[in-house]
Amino acid sequence: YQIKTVEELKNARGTLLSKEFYRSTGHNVTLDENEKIVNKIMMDLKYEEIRQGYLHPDNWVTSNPLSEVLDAINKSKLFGMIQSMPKGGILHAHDAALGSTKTFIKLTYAPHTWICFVDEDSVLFAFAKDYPKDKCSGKWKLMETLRKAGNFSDESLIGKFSIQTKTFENTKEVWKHFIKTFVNTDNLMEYKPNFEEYVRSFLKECLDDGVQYMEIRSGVPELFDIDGNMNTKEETIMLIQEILKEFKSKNPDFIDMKIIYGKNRRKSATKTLDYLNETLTLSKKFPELIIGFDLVNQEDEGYSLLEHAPLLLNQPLNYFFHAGETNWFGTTVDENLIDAVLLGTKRIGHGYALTKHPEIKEMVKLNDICVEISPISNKMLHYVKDLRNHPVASFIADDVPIVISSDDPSFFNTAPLSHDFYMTFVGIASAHSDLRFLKQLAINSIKYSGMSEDEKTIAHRVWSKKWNNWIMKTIEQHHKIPQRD
Ligand SMILES: O=c1[nH]cnc2c1ncn2[C@@H]1O[C@H](CO)[C@@H](O)[C@H]1O
Ligand SMILES: [Zn+2]
Repeated sequence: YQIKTVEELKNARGTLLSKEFYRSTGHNVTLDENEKIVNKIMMDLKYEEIRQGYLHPDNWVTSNPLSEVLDAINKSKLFGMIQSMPKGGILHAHDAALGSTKTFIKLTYAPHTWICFVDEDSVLFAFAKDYPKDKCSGKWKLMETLRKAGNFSDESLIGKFSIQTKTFENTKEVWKHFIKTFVNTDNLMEYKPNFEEYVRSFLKECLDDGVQYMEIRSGVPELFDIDGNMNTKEETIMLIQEILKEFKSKNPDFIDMKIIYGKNRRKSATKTLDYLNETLTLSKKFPELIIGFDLVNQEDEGYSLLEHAPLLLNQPLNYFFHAGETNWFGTTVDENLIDAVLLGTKRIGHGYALTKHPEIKEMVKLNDICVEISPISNKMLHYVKDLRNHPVASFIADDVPIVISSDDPSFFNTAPLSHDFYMTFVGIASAHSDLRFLKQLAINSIKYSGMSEDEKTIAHRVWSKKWNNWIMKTIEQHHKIPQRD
């Protein structure tokens, strides 16, 4: 057909825009009258932030290094609203990178903590009543002594416990440093009294950030005590169960936490088979807690799913594979996406490369496989520079099932979930995407979780209640502040 008048053009574009909206994430959600009020408040703030960004692109939140915009974000009213919003659950985060830097620093105050400064980037921790054994050629220092002498500042640990203080050239380089952060904090966390405090702290930090449910990737560490006695993975799990039970009874709005057993993808077939067997044993023993298996660590450098396929096929396990966290289109790494789907993965971790595989993208939609998007992680690990170019924009436009998650918030100096939500809402999704979109994200985090159908029903109820409270509180607070007419 041929358009001849401006009116015809406007009609046609209106139809197309509306069609596009009805293809995008959030189109199924209807807002009630109260939600519409909150939506208006939010959208006014969102448009103003985008307008300011358009006028002053040098300051725009998606384009600058995160560390340069975090302060401004933390002061944003819209960010505050998103932080208090009940966002459902985090479906993709690694236990070792979930507690805040502050929490990690607090752990170094435990009595009998020793530190070894290995080099500029690396530290080791040990716990002993007397001088610790080996590993530091006689250079162990007691934290308490260092602090008393006044020549130690907690700030000096920030660079060891996160990647926020340095800049890197490329993905390979940042990963090298990123992995060191895990090594630096490993021992600190696996000391049993610290582990307990760590888990309690991150649960609280998550709930405070509007997160009511979590599924964490974890290798389930074997913990040690002050005398160097090691416990078993079973004992660690029982400890986690105990902490969870207590936390849930104190916080009835917290739903639950589950574990996806995640192990290093760089290990040989023999080792990987051990991991699979461990998952089988643990998930049989603790079916409510251990819900599946994943391979973690830098995808570009590890074994591909195809290489480990002989082991991965025909296992009575649920998979939640990291796949497509790469920019190398057409390599076996990139093609992990194909194998993940063919191996029956329940969800895809990152799926960053999915736009390049339309056949797989169709299978993902058809089979309702959820893609776990961690925008800030992708930026911090140098897969994308400006988050406006993040591929999830096209998934949102086409309603590919997604959840927003945070991957390693501790090491990026971000909140458990709010910064990722904020970036997605203001910087990646369409300027038109509104509260319907955000509400759908929260709903998705329950819908695509590893909970049973019964658990999901309860979870939805607990989240809904908090959501409705938030709506009412937001309206109330807004009316307390005098408005211009
Ligand atoms: O984005 C990611 N992709 C793959 N692996 C990751 C990512 N973030 C953290 N880990 C890996 O998870 C392990 C701890 O559970 C760490 O070894 C870390 O390298
Ligand atoms: Zn991850």
